[in-house]
Parts: sequence; C-alpha cells; structure tokens
Amino acid sequence: MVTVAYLGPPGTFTDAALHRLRTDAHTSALLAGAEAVPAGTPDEALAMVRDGAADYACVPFENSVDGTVNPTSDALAAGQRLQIFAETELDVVFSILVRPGTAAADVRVLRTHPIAAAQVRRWVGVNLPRAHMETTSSTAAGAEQVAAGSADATAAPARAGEINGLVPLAENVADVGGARTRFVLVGRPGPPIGRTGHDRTCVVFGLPHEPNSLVQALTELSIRDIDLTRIGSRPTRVERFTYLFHVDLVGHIDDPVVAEALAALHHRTADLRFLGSWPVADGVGAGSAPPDRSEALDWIDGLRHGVDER
Ligand SMILES: O=C(O)C(=O)C[C@]1(C(=O)O)C=C[C@@H](O)C=C1
Repeated sequence: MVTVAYLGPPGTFTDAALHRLRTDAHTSALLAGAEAVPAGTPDEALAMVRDGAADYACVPFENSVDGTVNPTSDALAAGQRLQIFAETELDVVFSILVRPGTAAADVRVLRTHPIAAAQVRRWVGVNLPRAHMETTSSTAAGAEQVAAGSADATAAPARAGEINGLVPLAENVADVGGARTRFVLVGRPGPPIGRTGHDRTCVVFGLPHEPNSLVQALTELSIRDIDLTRIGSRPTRVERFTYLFHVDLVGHIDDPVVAEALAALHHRTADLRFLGSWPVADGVGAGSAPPDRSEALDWIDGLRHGVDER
C-alpha cells in the first residue's frame, strides 16, 4: 500500500492539501488508497521518504504572504536527493479557535505555526491585545494544545477546531486578503509526470565565490527567455557564509529549451540538484511558457540527415 507522510496532525492545511491531491487528475492514480501518516515537521516527513517509511511526503512549499517555506527548502536541498512530482494550492484563511466558553478577554497565549502567526499578527494585535503569540510545529498542533489547555487560542483551519472540539472566536481572519499556500508532493527520484505545457521545474545550486558567477548562471536562463517564478538563497550550513540558490522556473525538463538551460547551469554551477518538473496548479503566477524550439530542432535533425528544408 502507498504511504504518504504529511505535516500533521490531522486538520493542518497540509492535510487539506493532501486531500486535494488525492482527487487531482495528475496525482489521483499515484495516491489511490494511500495511507496518510502525520509527521511533526517537513524535515521529518521528507526523512520518512528517504528512509523508505513513506513513498511520498506532502509538505508546504511557498506562501504568498510569507514566501518560501524554509524548513521544506532546506530539507530538500540537503541529504539524499528527493523529487517533487506535483503541487497544489489552497486559499489560506484562519479561524481563531478556543475552548467553548473562552472569551476574547481570556486569551493570554495564542499558539500557532510561525507562517500562520505572520499572517494574523495584525488582527491579533487589534482584537486580542492581551494575547502573547507563541509558535508551534503546525496549526493543528496548536489546536491540540488549546484542547489540552496549554494554550488559550490558535489560528488554524476551521477543520482543526472540529477535530479538537474547539469553537471559533472569529472566522476568515487574514491580515492580507487572498493569501495562498503552495504544497508539493515529494518522492524518491523517478521519471517526472509528463510535460503538460504548464509546468514548473525546481533546481538548487551552489556557485563558486567568483565575480559574476550568479549573473552568469542566471544569464543561461534569461538568454533562453525562461521565466522564473521563485528565487532565493539559503546558507549551505556546511561552510560558513556560503549559500545555495533555489530557483523555480516555468517549463519542463522535456521542453528542449529547459533541458538546454539545465545543461548550461550544470556547467556553470556547483552541485546542481534537480528537484523535479511537475504540472502547475491552477493558481496565479504560473508564468509564461518557455519558447518553442521544435522548428529549430527539426532543422538540426534535418542537417544531421543531410537535408536543409529552410
Ligand atoms: O500548520 C499548518 O497547517 C500547515 O499546513 C503549515 C503551513 C505552512 O507551513 O505554511 C501551511 C499553510 C499556512 O500558510 C500556514 C502553515
């Protein structure tokens, strides 16, 4: 049976994302009848895939308000290579959940996931001025702690309240309207889902400490009209003050121009890590598709066979 680790416990946004992936056209067959196993952190979920305890992990990847989910990025950049096979996106709105009978004035400790905290901080400052915000491993872990009495409130999906017997003090709370989080389905390396024409590719690489090395690497993408949807740098944690660059680009490794760019990056960078090519979710920011090189490739093929049709 297929096993999927996810950032739990039940009721997290990641749990909802996994439900979505179970019915998504690209992943329903992969996940048919899969057993979902909660993990405490993205790192732990990915470690379960690396050591064979799970076939896949569903983990948060990018939030439209707070940016890259660093614990996921860092865990994907280090250790045995894993691969992203799919993504899904969810609207992120929070319920402020309390035990029945708790009034706003009673809330002293509100405990939630750090990225959730970043999305409700202003609302809490105005509406729960006596509350001290603390962080925990996930929104639903915060809901469990409220139910157990070690915190007074959490900011979490409404479903985490239903699961834990909590009631909403407020609903649809979000400092920035329209926030979304992108989640990815990660497995051990294998053939990507085929090119759809609306795809994303992720790579991580190091660079030599030389003038222009970053510009030269990015030039390999810009001269090929490849659109980037995310770029960031994170410490390598191996050598002090050295960085790994994380880049998401529009296109699939089966797009000739993307393959060409990856080959060029392989030459320009150190330890290029391919983290997958997968179909984009329906969301905003899908970017513009890479240029079609098929005519040029047909021309090259013709030349190889002794004909020039131009
Ligand atoms: O704690 C959860 O519910 C999660 O699924 C994690 C997570 C995240 O890491 O970004 C997911 C969506 C929200 O942006 C807040 C928290």
